[in-house]
Order: sequence, then C-alpha cells, then structure tokens
Amino acid sequence: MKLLEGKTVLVTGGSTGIGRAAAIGAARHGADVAINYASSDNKARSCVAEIEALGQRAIAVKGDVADPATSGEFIARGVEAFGRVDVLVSNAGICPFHAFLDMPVETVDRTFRVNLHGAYYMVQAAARQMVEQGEGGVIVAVSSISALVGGEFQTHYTPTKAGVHSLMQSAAIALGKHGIRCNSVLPGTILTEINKDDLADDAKRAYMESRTPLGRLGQPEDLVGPIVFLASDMAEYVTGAALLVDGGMFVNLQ
Ligand SMILES: NC(=O)C1=CN([C@@H]2O[C@H](COP(=O)(O)OP(=O)(O)OC[C@H]3O[C@@H](n4cnc5c(N)ncnc54)[C@H](OP(=O)(O)O)[C@@H]3O)[C@@H](O)[C@H]2O)C=CC1
Ligand SMILES: C[C@H](O)[C@@H]1OC(=O)[C@H](O)[C@@H]1O
Repeated sequence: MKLLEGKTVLVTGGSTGIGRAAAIGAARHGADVAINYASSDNKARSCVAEIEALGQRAIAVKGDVADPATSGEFIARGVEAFGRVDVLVSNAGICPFHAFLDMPVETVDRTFRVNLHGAYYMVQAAARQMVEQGEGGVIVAVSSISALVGGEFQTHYTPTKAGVHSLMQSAAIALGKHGIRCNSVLPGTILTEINKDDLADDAKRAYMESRTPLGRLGQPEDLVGPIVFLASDMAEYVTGAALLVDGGMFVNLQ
C-alpha cells in the first residue's frame, strides 16, 4: 500500500544517511520529493536519480539550513517544481564530537545554528506555506535519543536535539488549528556519515551494539517506516508525539 500517493515531501539533509533514506522511502510510497543538502553535490544528484527511477519527480536544492534565507528558498523551489508542500521532514544535522572543557565557541555556535536554528526556520517556512495552501500538512522532525540522554562528547549536540523535540511539541500546539501535525522521531545509533569516525573505534561500536536489545545498530532505512507512518493519514490523530526508533537502546539501563 502506498501511503503518500500524490503528496509533495520536502526533506532537509537529503543527500546522505537518514534524510536520503526518508526521501527515497517517501518516493516509494508515491510522493514527489525535494531534498535540501549542504555540499554533497554528487550524492544529492544520485538521490534525485534514484527517486526518478522509481517513477516519481525529484529536485535537489543546495543550501545551508543555518542561513535563515535558505528555508524560504527551499520551500519556494519545492512549490515551483511540484505546486505545493504537503510534508516537511526536518532532518539536516551535524555532530562534531568534542570534549566539553575545551569545546571551541565556533563548534557550539555552528552546531546550534545548523541543528536547532536551521530546524526552526525550515519548520516555520514550511508551516507558512501549508497555512497559505489551507489544507493542513505534516511536519516530521528528526530529533534523537539524545533529546533524552546525555553524551560526554556531545554537550553541544544533545541540547539541540532536545530543542528539536521541544520545537515539535510547541509547533503542534501553534499549528493544530491549521490542521498541521508536528511530530518527531528519536533515532538511536544509526550507521551514517555523522558517526563513521566515532564508531570506527571497534570497542565503542561493540559496546553500543551490546546496549541495543535488538542486537544491532540501526540503518538509515530503519527510519523510513516510522517517518512515512507519521507523514501519512494513518497517523491523522497523532501530533506533538515523539517516537523512539532505537532498537530498544533507551530503556536498556539494567
Ligand atoms: N546517525 C545517528 O546515529 C543519528 C542521527 N540523528 C540525526 O539524524 C539527522 C541526519 O543525520 P545522519 O543521516 O545520521 O547524518 P549524515 O551525515 O549522513 O547526513 C546529514 C545530512 O545533513 C546535511 N547537512 C549537514 N549540514 C547541513 C547544513 N548546514 N545545511 C543543509 N544540510 C546539511 C548533509 O548534507 P551534505 O551531505 O551535503 O553535507 C546530509 O544530507 C541529523 O539531524 C542527526 O542529528 C539522530 C539520532 C541518531
Ligand atoms: C551521531 C551520534 O552517533 C548519534 O547521534 C545521535 O543523536 C545519537 O544519540 C547518537 O549519539
């Protein structure tokens, strides 16, 4: 069953990892897709090609989500290409691992601007378009298990993921009257570019696997079902919710 037939889905950070899987997954469910990305031109092009091979339309729009102007441009390009925006998946993010006591100011600033400010501007721009269209819409933000737990080398990152989770809760209230649903997914440890170096440490990787009741770390494709579900009418009474997609890692304390 195709859950997003005829919908237009916009995905930030769609060139690699979770965003790419979400973009291709949405296309498999019948959506036309616009992806935003920062720098990976070839990967963005190949994502578009993969979606087109599925028989759906796709565009890639380059832009830094930390720049407030990028959000308006991305939404406008999506509307220009497909006529409307039904779903935004706010996913773009970075996690430059670093110790707390000597954390550079620039690293804190950049991480907040990309992960939290970027999500804020994108969600706001998409919501403005959805309100103008007058037919509701859906926003799914990629937060993290890190919204709920800390990380020694992620003191600049975990607050941004808690912020994204909180943004979805407040946006759900602000936008409910417009028929716009806002939810977040909270991935656990998913094998992507963002943590390739961190998990190159075999001991750390084995430890993270051992903390996961389902016995393996996640793949980007593990997020597709939850994101498509939340974006679809199957979740029409779900808003302000957060869905852990972590193989059970969060509850595995003892
Ligand atoms: N992997 C994991 O374990 C987890 C990841 N997450 C979250 O998932 C999201 C996606 O991460 P993941 O797929 O793992 O990582 P990847 O590094 O594979 O993908 C990140 C994506 O975001 C894009 N991006 C990065 N910075 C910007 C920017 N300034 N403007 C626009 N796009 C940008 C990248 O584009 P480009 O390739 O062009 O740089 C890429 O498309 C992030 O928000 C992350 O916090 C949450 C929980 C766990
Ligand atoms: C990048 C990390 O491996 C990953 O990001 C998250 O949000 C998870 O909590 C993991 O720490």
